[in-house]
Amino acid sequence: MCDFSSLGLADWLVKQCKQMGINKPTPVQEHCMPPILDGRDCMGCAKTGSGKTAAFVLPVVQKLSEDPYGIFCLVLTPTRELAYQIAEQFRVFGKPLGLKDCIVVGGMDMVSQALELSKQPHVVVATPGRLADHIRSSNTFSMSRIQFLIMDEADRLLEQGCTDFTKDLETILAILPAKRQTLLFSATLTDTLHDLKSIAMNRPFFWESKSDTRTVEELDQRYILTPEKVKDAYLVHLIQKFTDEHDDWSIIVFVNTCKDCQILTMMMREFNFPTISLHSMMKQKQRFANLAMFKASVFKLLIATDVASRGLDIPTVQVVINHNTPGLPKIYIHRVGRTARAGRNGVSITLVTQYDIHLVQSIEAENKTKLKEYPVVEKDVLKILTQVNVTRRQCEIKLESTDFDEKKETNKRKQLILEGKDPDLEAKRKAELEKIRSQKKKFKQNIHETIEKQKRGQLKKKIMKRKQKKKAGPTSA
Ligand SMILES: Nc1ncnc2c1ncn2[C@@H]1O[C@H](COP(=O)(O)OP(=O)(O)OP(=O)(O)O)[C@@H](O)[C@H]1O
Repeated sequence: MCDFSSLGLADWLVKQCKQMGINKPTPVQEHCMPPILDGRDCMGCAKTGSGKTAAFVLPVVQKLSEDPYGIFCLVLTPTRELAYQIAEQFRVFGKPLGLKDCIVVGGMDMVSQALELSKQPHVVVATPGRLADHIRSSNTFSMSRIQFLIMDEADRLLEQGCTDFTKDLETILAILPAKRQTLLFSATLTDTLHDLKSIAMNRPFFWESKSDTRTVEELDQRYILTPEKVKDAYLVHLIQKFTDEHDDWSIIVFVNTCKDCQILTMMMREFNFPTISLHSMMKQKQRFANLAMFKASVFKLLIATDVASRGLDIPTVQVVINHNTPGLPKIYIHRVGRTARAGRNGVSITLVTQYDIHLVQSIEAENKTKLKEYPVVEKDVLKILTQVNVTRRQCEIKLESTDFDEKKETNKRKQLILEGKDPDLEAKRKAELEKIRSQKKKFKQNIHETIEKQKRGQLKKKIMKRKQKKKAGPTSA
């Protein structure tokens, strides 16, 4: 049987693992740790909750113990909460070394971060945007000697989603030494493999867990087909059911937008569920505080946007509910991966409207798993439908009376200013683009109509000809 010692891990680290209840390596640890200890670049793709963090933290801590200096390792991650979680793992495993870490994320005081960076911590865990800001604005630290660059949720860091990290990554990569070990991990690496290979150039070792499915077996994946207007009633019904049936429960509900997150949180509180929210429009300190309270089970229900969909490790979560069907299978994998972690059981329930059926089909095809219908007594849902919808409307009105939408607009403007753009000019440019787009659409429509007209004209002509031929009677050949 494989154990940590046989993988090359030092005795003091094996002891450290034991103290954390980690006795036997998971497959991703078993396969990725030896090549990392051997000095190779590594790309590890394994399912959610399979211990990828320790697979890179343990070898780095071991290497650090052999030659300790700062800054030894840089970890990049897409979300601020995940940065704190990873830093904590470094702190725990590296305790006997007196490992010093520094967390560099947006929404927190930049001056104190700069000060910390200047003290040359062993490990820096950062989100790309804030680290790039530090690089552009100060010269109080150097990363020219780092031994390890780690990109956790590497595919997210490279994809050009709503938060595009590519420019910031360029700034960061430019100051890193070419001679380094690069470690890339995610549960969904495969579609960005090509881009990743250009970052991990040192004979990268690639390991992917072999499995028929991309989600864990311990996860019971369900769906409920519902009209849009009944969704919230289903949600309230489901949460009430879990509260009634389990003493100890913990649920994450994923929603599409910050506004929806806010409204659903208000609604769930109206129904007396101990609810807390997490989304990108909240102050960072509040985000951390809310997550801590959810982790400590002070609040049992977390309503969150996709800021919480990757990496967060909260073992008590038994259920994940998708209030909207995720648009991409990848997003689905990470969201439902917040439950059924490290061999535990869990349930995911996706609320599906008639317009989302094709999304479910692509999720099923990509993950090679069929979602089963979650049985619900419809009569019970319909009983609460009016009450739920009235409550929603009241919450919407309440939210409208606050400055939520204004804040959203202000945040957008702030973001543009940070990106070095003029918000008014951008708005003008957007309006012009919109005008051009609609002109193009009109133009296309006109062409389409003209072609259709011509086709109809030709068809008419053909019919006329045929009729004339018929009238003229059969002709001899
Ligand atoms: N060898 C092990 N044995 C038992 N538990 C482990 C082992 N390694 C890690 N764990 C635990 O498993 C849980 C999940 O690990 P981790 O957060 O690293 O998952 P992950 O693969 O990074 O998931 P995700 O893709 O969602 O980020 C953690 O609570 C961690 O402490």
